[in-house]
Order: sequence, then structure tokens, then C-alpha cells
Amino acid sequence: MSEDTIAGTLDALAGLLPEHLLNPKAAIVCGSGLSTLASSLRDVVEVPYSALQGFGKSTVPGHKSVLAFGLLGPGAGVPVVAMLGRFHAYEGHPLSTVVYPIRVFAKLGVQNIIITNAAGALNPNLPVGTIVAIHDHLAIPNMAGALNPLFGPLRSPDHVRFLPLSDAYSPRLRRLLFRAAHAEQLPEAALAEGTYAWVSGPTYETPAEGRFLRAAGADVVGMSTVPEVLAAREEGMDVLVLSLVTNAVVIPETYRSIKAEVEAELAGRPVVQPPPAVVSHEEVLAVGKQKAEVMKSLVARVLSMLD
Ligand SMILES: O=P(O)(O)O[C@H]1O[C@H](CO)[C@@H](O)[C@H]1O
Ligand SMILES: Nc1nc2[nH]cnc2c(=O)[nH]1
Repeated sequence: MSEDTIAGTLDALAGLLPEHLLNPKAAIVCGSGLSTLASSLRDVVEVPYSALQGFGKSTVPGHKSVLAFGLLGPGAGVPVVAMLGRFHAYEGHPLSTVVYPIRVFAKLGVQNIIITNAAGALNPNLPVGTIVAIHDHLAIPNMAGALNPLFGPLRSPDHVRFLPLSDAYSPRLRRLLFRAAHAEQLPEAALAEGTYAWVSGPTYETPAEGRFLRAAGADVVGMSTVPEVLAAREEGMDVLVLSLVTNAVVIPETYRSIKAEVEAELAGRPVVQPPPAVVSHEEVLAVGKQKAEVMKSLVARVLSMLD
């Protein structure tokens, strides 16, 4: 996306927003079913993506296509921008579009970003409903498919060509998060730490893929977030990522043997068939809806603790 496009977006925002909302201190990216994370904002001005050059349209159910600017917290409040609806590569968006809002946030002066997502659990110790503070990632499309939003000419002499990622997930923000969880009296098991595997989607994992990702060290898996993290880090922002576990990825220790079942049927022995275990986006959205309030309080508390 060219500098002219970004300049056009910034001009449009300057025309639509009051002065006190134009330089947000922090940004929130709302994952699938999590758009209500922004409902704690006051003085909200919503800007539809369609009003902004360079923005795509989010086509996934559970993702609106709106930027919400507002104030958070008591007194004068902290200006915040929330992305209600993100872009995924599987929708057909180039990665430059997927990360375009992050580029715009950087130009608006955003220093801290909280990125949320819905994810499948690979780690059996993470039940549905757990919130996972991401401390690392495994980006299969980067490693194997040359899908990286930082490909291309260096954006400016101020950007880093070879971006280190060993510090991608801000310890400072994660520390605030666990303090926020304590202040919100969240049960200890409700907030865990783990590694996010980014896959391109839109297919969910086969059992063998789930087993592979787990063996490679991932705790949760999803189809978003990592491109946004890479762009945010390239822009020098501090990043906090929260994954909400919406389903368990099926990783059977042994496969159901259709061969054995047929042999049993033919021999007249009883056969117990296991229920089918398939995930759906409806299930993902339903868990998002159930947990949105807890996520919202946590995110709001972290933002209120920023200095
Ligand atoms: O990562 P978010 O956008 O929260 O959405 C997750 O949920 C969708 C699949 O149900 C995928 O888009 C996956 O990435
Ligand atoms: N890839 C992937 N993305 C998800 N988003 C929510 N659940 C899942 C899942 O099980 N797998």
C-alpha cells in the first residue's frame, strides 16, 4: 500500500474525528465474535471501512467492518481505537491489506496494541473458554509458503530489514495483563500462557495437522494475528495478544478403525460408533459471545493501567 494511500486514509480520518480522538494511545483488534470488546468506549465515533481508502471489507461472520474511536477509563479518559473486524488472507485479501490498519494506527501514533482472536486448543490442558496470553508464535505460512507481510522493499530507512522476533510479545504488557486479571479476580485457570500457530485457513486442521502443530510446540491455532503482529513490531509498537479458546482441535491418540468396525459388523458383534467431532464457525462465535464480557473487562483494565 503506497504512502499516498495512507495519506488519503489519514486525511479522511482527520475530517471525520474530533481532535481528542485523533491520536489514540492504544489499539484493539477484535477477533471473531469479539467486537463487543469495544463497548466500554465512551464518546465513540464509528468509521466504516468503506469510508477509508486502503481498507478492505471483512467478509467473515462475527466481524463488522468498522473502526471505533473512543475514550476509555475515568476522567478525561484514554483515547483508543478498536478494529471491529479484521482481514484474513483466506478471504482473498493480500497481506498488505490484512496489515493496512496496523500501518494506519502507527501513523496515528499508537504505541500499544492488543490483538485478540478465537483459536482452537492443541494443548489438552486448555479447555474451551480459556484466555491465552500469547508469548510466542509458529508461523507456518511464513516458514513454508513465503507469506509474510514484510516482504518487499524496505518501507523506509527507519524500518528494520531483518526484524528480530524473540521479543515480539511484550513482557511489559503481559505483566500488566496478569496484574489486571488479579484485579478482576479472574480464576487462576481462566488465563494461561502459550504459543499460537498461524495457519492460512480457511480449512480447520485435520487430526494429523493438529498433532503436527502440537508436536512442534504450539498450544493454540488460528488463521489470523501473526501478520498483524509482524507489522506492529515492524512499526515499533508493543504487542499483547489474547487468544480465546473456542474449541478443541481433535488430536486422537488412535484413529477410529473403520476396518475393525466392518469386521465386527460382519461377525455380528456390536459396534459402538463415536460421535462425530467437527468444529464449526458457529461454535467459535458462540464461545466468543459467552466470554466477551470477561475479555472486555480484562482488556479495559490493561488499557487503564498503561502509563
Ligand atoms: O482469528 P479470528 O479472526 O478471531 O478468527 C478465527 O475464527 C475463524 C474460524 O472460525 C478464523 O478466521 C480464525 O482465525
Ligand atoms: N485454524 C483454526 N482456527 C480456528 N479458529 C477458531 N478455532 C480454530 C481452529 O480450531 N483452527
